[in-house]
Amino acid sequence: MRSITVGTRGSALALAQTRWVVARLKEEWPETEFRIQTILTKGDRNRASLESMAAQGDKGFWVKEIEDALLQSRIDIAVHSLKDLPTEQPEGLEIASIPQRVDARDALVGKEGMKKLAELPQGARIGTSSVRRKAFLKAFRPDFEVVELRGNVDTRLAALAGPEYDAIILAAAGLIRSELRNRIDELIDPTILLPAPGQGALALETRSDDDLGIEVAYAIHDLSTDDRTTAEREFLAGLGAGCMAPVGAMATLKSGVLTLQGWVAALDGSKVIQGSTQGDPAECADLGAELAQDMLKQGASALIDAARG
Ligand SMILES: NCc1[nH]cc(CCC(=O)O)c1CC(=O)O
Repeated sequence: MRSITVGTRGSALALAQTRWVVARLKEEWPETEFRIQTILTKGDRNRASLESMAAQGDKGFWVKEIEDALLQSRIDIAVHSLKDLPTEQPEGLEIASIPQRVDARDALVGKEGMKKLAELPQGARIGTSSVRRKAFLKAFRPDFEVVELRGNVDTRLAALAGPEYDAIILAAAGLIRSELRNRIDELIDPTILLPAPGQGALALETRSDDDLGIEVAYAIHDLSTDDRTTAEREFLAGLGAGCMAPVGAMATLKSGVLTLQGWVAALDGSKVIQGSTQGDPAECADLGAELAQDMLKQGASALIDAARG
């Protein structure tokens, strides 16, 4: 067996999730040698310009350099957070495998006495830089003050020690994968804050013509996670939106029925359009696309265009 090079961003979270992937791959392919290679992306290099890049429709700032490395065969499998991956794959690459999702929900980490979202005092200051979290938080409690908070998981947790924030919100999966589960004060109910499409799931990307790489990656594919996140991401794609839009989506799978929730909000939370649909998980892509069409008819495009600025 040839050796397989697994590429990832170099943040602590990206490395933690890649080590998890490699450990899982190693269980399935004990004879194969796996190496981890870290790659600097535009998003790592210049976090400050993230917003302007998003405004210009540049969707791939966490993945472009990693995909270049794949195309040039410097790496064989790329590990991404699925929610950072644009909904269209570049020519020559494919998502070979979606491993089991950890937890899709957002998590609250608060100061003493600030441990539950619904019980935060009037005017509480909440740290996040996500337009989705901001919009849904303002819709839930217009009195909240949402304060800009950027950086990787460690930076954000450290910022909570300062005076600017009463509580911060992060993806639960990021904390869990970084072995910081004990920092989670509340897993926020998706009826309050609907997660981002694909949140909590990973994607293993390969070259489309690399049969061996695809086979290796596919060994840790999880069909249920694939169906749920496909519905969520087709919803996002159907809206013509990317990961920087005020859009939430979460699918669940129970007794063979897939239920998809989708929300689109005004940036200031003054309006939230909510929808849901149910059906056969085999139709997951169509369910997502249909819900998007439904919600566009209800005015979702005006909200998405407004958020684009
Ligand atoms: N946009 C950054 C990002 N991309 C993936 C995760 C968390 C892990 C995941 O959702 O799988 C995070 C951090 C966060 O949202 O708190």
